Amino acid sequence: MAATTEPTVDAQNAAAAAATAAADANKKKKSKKTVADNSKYAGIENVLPVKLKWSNTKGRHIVAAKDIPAGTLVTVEKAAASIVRNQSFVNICHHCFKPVTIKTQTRPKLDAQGNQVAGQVEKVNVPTHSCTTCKMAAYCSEACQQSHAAEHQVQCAALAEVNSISAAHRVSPESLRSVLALIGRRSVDKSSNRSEIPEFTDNASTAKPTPFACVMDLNPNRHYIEREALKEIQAALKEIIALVPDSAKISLPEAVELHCIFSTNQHQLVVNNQQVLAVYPTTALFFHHSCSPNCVYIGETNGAMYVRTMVDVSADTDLNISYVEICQPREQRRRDLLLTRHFWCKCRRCSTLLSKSVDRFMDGIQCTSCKNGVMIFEETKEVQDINELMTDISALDKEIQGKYAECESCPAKIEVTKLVDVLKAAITDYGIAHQTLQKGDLDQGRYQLEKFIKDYEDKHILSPFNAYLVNTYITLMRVCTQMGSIDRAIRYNGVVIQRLEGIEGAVPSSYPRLVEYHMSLADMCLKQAKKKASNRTPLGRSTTRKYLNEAKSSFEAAYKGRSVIYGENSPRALEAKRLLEEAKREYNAYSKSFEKKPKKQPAAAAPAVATQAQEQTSASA
Ligand SMILES: C[S@@+](CC[C@H](N)C(=O)[O-])C[C@H]1O[C@@H](n2cnc3c(N)ncnc32)[C@H](O)[C@@H]1O
Repeated sequence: MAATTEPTVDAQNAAAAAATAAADANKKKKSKKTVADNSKYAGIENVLPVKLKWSNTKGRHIVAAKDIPAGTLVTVEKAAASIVRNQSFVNICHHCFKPVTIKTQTRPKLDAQGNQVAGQVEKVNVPTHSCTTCKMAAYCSEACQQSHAAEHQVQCAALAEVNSISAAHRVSPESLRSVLALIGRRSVDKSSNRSEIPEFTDNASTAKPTPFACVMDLNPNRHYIEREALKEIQAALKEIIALVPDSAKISLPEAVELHCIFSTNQHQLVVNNQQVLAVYPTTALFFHHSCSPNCVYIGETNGAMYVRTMVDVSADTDLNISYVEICQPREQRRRDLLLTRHFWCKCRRCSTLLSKSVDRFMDGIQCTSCKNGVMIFEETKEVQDINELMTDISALDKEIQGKYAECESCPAKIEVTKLVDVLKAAITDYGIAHQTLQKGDLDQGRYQLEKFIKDYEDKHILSPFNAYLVNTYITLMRVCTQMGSIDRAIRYNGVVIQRLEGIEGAVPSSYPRLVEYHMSLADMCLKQAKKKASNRTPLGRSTTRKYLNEAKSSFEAAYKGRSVIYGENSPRALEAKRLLEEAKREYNAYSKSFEKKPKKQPAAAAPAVATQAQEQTSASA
């Protein structure tokens, strides 16, 4: 008989007890997260109407300290580190983000491989002030270059090689520059013995960069990088740090950590119409993401960031911002967040049943039976293991196999895979139209976009609020403006606003994109009304009046929205206010020009004159 390896009852009990104890310990470990110490950041509570909090479920977060109205400033922060994006690289100062001046230089002509072509020269535009060693950092002035010298000095040699290192390892140059920017901040903070405690202010012009020490409080979310990609990142960073002077040198694991921290916590800002990426530790630590945010962040001209409430907020309510574009379907937002921020969104909007959420319209496909309701498929899978999803995002697609979607207003059902086919066909057609536009064929592109509307909206296939349809109108509005078809552009702009405002709760009235659509509509209407004012036919009259009315109400909406987002006395709000006044004046002047001139009432002594005049007329007759 073979020797038995069966455990005794005692051993079994002991093993079971050990397993239970381990599970309990594990549970305790999971439920007892270390309480984060917010004291380093507590100074913000003295300057702005906010309170910093920590909870087991949310971690660090920030709430309103009292009831605050829309447009209240809740954070001002200057980035710990920032980089100018590739497309804006030579346009703005790498220190203060002001536009740089450009000079034309003559240099030996280079062929496609970068070799000099004998005897030939070419003219190139270069910034007036730039680092002559690395030829990478551009500045607006000598003074700015000097102010940036300590930070730049530790980056210079590596910056010169960033593009070649990036190409050799297929790692984005922006991510390598971001690590260098953080090394620069660390080095300057260290050499100046700077306090690790951030100083808070309510004014961007007095804000100081958040200390490097706060960057290290951020979550690097390291798990998101695939093994192969990580190897390339490590190889690239090894070459980068080899070029950093000893005084600022960091280890390879530290460099990888900084790479992950920047990438998963960065904010993209538009500063002086150019693109900047930056890390704002206080904002990144405390403001959670929501797909229905109550706050909005904007870049100031010096690269500081303001966060303001977009709606009225009551005391103790969480303050949140959106890390992604909110005018897109739930699935798309969640995927974007997964890929860029490395978490699965559990905000209130994403956690609400689709049938009860505004999201049902955003990727809505209409019911072919009743042509009224949209088809609903409730996703039941809760993503627990983010690592699993990161390594296999197709798990989301497998979820729909064999499932049915139901119409919200009639008993019709359809396989979800069939709905996906409809959506895929729409996405293909949408993509074709956009490719045509990218090739520069505006006429054909416009034709294809208008056909998209006929095929998918007029035939009741997509919900009118479907994000692809709304985006089609947005593109049409831009194409028509470019082609000079302003009346059409106005019509499409109006549809965009009506769609975005049409789904209650999807987009706040002060959402920056919506506010700017009001501004562009008002602007076009005012200009077009001025052009058409000379046409005094009944049709010309009613069009001019309609445009002037539209200009007034849209400038009003833009002024309100810009006051909330940028502040009441900001140049952008004041620009909208000035144009609103102009539209009102134009409207009044135009209306007045149609007022019937009162017939001259004969004065008391006039009858004799009138009679005289009449007599004269009849005499001459
Ligand atoms: C604002 S920090 C949160 C603070 C951090 N947990 C702490 O205590 O230090 C950002 C992180 O919170 C989580 N988070 C923020 N918004 C979220 C959302 N809507 N759904 C799920 N997780 C979210 C993500 O893990 C994200 O990386």
